[in-house]
Amino acid sequence: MTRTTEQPWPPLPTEAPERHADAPAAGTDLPSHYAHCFGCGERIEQGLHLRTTACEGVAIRSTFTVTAAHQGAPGLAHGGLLACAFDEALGAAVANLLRRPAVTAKLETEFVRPVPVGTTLHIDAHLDGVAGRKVYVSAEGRLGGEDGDVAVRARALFVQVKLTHFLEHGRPEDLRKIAADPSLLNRRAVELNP
Ligand SMILES: CCCCCCCCCC(=O)SCCNC(=O)CCNC(=O)[C@H](O)C(C)(C)COP(=O)(O)OP(=O)(O)OC[C@H]1O[C@@H](n2cnc3c(N)ncnc32)[C@H](O)[C@@H]1OP(=O)(O)O
Repeated sequence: MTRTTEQPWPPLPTEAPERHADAPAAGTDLPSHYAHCFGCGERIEQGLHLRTTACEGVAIRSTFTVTAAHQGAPGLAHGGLLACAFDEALGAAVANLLRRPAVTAKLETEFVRPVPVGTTLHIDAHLDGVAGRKVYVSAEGRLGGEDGDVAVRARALFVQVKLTHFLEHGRPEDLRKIAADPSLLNRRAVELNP
């Protein structure tokens, strides 16, 4: 069987990603970027509640604790929600380390081991290459601790976008809620006028 990790990555020539001068220092706990984000938002009771810390270089570390609300098979995490956790961690790496808004264009996941309810997945994500607006990023998730067995690997292409992307495509009522309560959004994560 050909595994995704056997394909060349990044799939095309890239430049080395450069950590933004104002990226959060290594060891900084990163706040949720949006209170209603399913991946990290504190106002979504059954969400994933990822917690992320900046690391040295172009890397971050996230943790995701699987609850009974995240099951697919009995007692095991749903693969789609694991993919969501990785989308969140990879996106946090791109946004916080480059400080530019970006969206997922492509996401590949490889599920290596089952992830039981009650376990914490430790996700290490790092930027792999940049080509124009395209950012290639990958991650692996270990069970139970930083040195645990790898359970999931993921890699993604993010495309940097202007802030107008969110204003043009976002649901107006949600944009109005943010306008009424700016604390819903963490405006420090990315540079607003790069
Ligand atoms: C602190 C913040 C933390 C944030 C964490 C958030 C985590 C969650 C992140 C998400 O889930 S974002 C939501 C899911 N993603 C989307 O809704 C994106 C939907 N897609 C789009 O809006 C557009 O397709 C996209 C912005 C990605 C690209 O459209 P554009 O018109 O801006 O660009 P274009 O189509 O010209 O593509 C730009 C480059 O990317 C390439 N590209 C785009 N999609 C691709 C794809 N799927 N595969 C390969 N290459 C792709 C494309 O070929 C091109 O390459 P070149 O520059 O070399 O010409």
